[in-house]
Amino acid sequence: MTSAGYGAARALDADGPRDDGTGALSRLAPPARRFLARRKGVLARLALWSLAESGQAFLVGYGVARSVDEGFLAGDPRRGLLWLAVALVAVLSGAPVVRGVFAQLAGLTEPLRDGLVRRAVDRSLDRAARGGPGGTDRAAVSRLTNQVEIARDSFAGLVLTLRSFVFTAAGALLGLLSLNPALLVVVLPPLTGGLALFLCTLRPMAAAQRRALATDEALGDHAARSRAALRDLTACGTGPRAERRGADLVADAAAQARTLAGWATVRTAALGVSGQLPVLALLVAVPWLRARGVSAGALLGAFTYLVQSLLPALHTLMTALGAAGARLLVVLDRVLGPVPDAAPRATGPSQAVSTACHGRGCGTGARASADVVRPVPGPAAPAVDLRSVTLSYGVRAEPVLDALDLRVAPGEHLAVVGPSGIGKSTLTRLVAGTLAPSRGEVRVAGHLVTGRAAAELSALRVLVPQEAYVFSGTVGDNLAYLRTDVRRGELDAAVRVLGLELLVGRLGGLAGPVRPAELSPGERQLIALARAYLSPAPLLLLDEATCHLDPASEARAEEALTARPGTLLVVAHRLSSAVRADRILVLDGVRAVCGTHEELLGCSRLYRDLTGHWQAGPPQRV
Ligand SMILES: Nc1ncnc2c1ncn2[C@@H]1O[C@H](COP(=O)(O)OP(=O)(O)OP(=O)(O)O)[C@@H](O)[C@H]1O
Repeated sequence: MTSAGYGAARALDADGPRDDGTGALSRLAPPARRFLARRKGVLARLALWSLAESGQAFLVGYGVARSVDEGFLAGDPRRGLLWLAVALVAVLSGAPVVRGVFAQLAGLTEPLRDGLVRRAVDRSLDRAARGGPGGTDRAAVSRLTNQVEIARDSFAGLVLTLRSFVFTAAGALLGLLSLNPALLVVVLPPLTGGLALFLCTLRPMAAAQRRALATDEALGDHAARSRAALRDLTACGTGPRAERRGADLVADAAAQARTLAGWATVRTAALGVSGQLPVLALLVAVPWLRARGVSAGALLGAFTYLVQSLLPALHTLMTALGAAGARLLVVLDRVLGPVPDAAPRATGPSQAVSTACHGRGCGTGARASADVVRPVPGPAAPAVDLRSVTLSYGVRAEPVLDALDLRVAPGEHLAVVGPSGIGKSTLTRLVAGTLAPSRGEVRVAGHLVTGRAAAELSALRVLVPQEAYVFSGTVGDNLAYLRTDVRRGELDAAVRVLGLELLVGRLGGLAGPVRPAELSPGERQLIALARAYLSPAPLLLLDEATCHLDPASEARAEEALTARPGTLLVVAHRLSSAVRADRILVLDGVRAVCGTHEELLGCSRLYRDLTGHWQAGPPQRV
């Protein structure tokens, strides 16, 4: 499986323990029993029509046997023809029987369809309500349309064939018994053996079907996410990556379809063997049967039972169980089974946990994170968790980041420093989820960020880039852009702590107009910082977002943002900014070193060089 496909399938695997059909079967048995118990009348009428099918199957073989033994071989062709007419009437009576069965079938399939649609809608609404915009269940469209129809058709096919097999087999076996019990001794072993062999293939086939559906949903989800994020994909230049991922998912879907086709081949082979063996056994056993007094008519009747009734019914049953049965099990489990994990919601700041390179002395991210526990979404999850993250901007390009491990605790303030072009912005974009790693995984508050929809990402983090974004509107609109329900008092407080009083006063207060072209880059940055300050997201990413501020304004803004509940990751461009952080990550080529200011002065030559460069004077940038 491709990496993208693997990721998608893994994400879908998180929906519940559905690795084989056993778990699904035990989950679905109680609702299935309740569903059938409420429809006893329909089932009884269906059974009555099916009894007619048993009689029909019985008469076909019996009529042929009697026509030979009592008619043609006994020199009474009139009697023979009469018995043949009985067999013919039995065959022709099949049409009204099928009509009666179909009329009753709707009483089972339509309530099933209605129930599944109701369930899919309820679940999707519930998920959206729990998860807010991020909880949107895109796979619901697939469940509501494609999968419900699959379930209805599969169920109808299954009821038809299962019922037909049971009643036809009962009629045919009764007929064989009435002709001569020795016939059963020859026919039954290959018949049941073939059936048992076929049943063994059902579980792996169900698993393959489940994976095929999971891939189908992942593909639909990817298409929906890509469509929603078209502008971001274009802006970030990640279109080709999204395209590659889509191609991976398509390839994955094709691979799953091939696997399913493989199982279908195995099943057809089993069917061929079990379908032909009883006839062969009967032929081989003719002398043995004749020695036990089986008449020629009984033999012909037995062949008629096999060829006309038993084997076609078995064939249809196997085909239906193998395809429709496996499909039904999987689809029902997806619609009725355990509710998938809700999409991430913004988690508030929580207790600090150990970080990747915490402690005395420097350490590379990779080395220091070796002892970390598996991240679990929830309050104790690290604010940022990078695992073996590698990023190359091209297939043959040198990686900008190579196997980087980094763990930032909730509430921590981390500064990222390094020479120009080393990958600082790349790192923030990876954490922000606007750039997908070539390898490895990036989690924010325990949630994988790669491939998430913009609405889900904005609940997790805010990224403030160097070129701040402000728009034409009021000052209040600009500040409350990421939190529309903000109170007036909170707006005033943000203006105060970030030092925007003069600017806001000059613009005419919170209701004053903002004309982006008339603001200096520093003023635009102040507005963007105040907006980020008010955002409910637990993680702030500042990518040189204070570079146009004077040192005093920068210090004031950073102190306010540090005091805000949540985690702060700052790409620092001044020594003062780095020193203010709890820890500093020094990017050095594809190596990364992390520690406190003092630790790094002792162990990182690059950091010493950078601080020397900063201290050397203006413009104090690296
Ligand atoms: N979209 C892109 N396509 C190809 N290469 C890119 C892209 N973005 C960045 N790079 C390259 O990746 C490397 C890291 O860039 P990045 O912007 O992350 O560095 P930086 O440390 O933030 O630099 P600065 O401090 O100058 O902002 C650079 O060599 C850059 O040329």
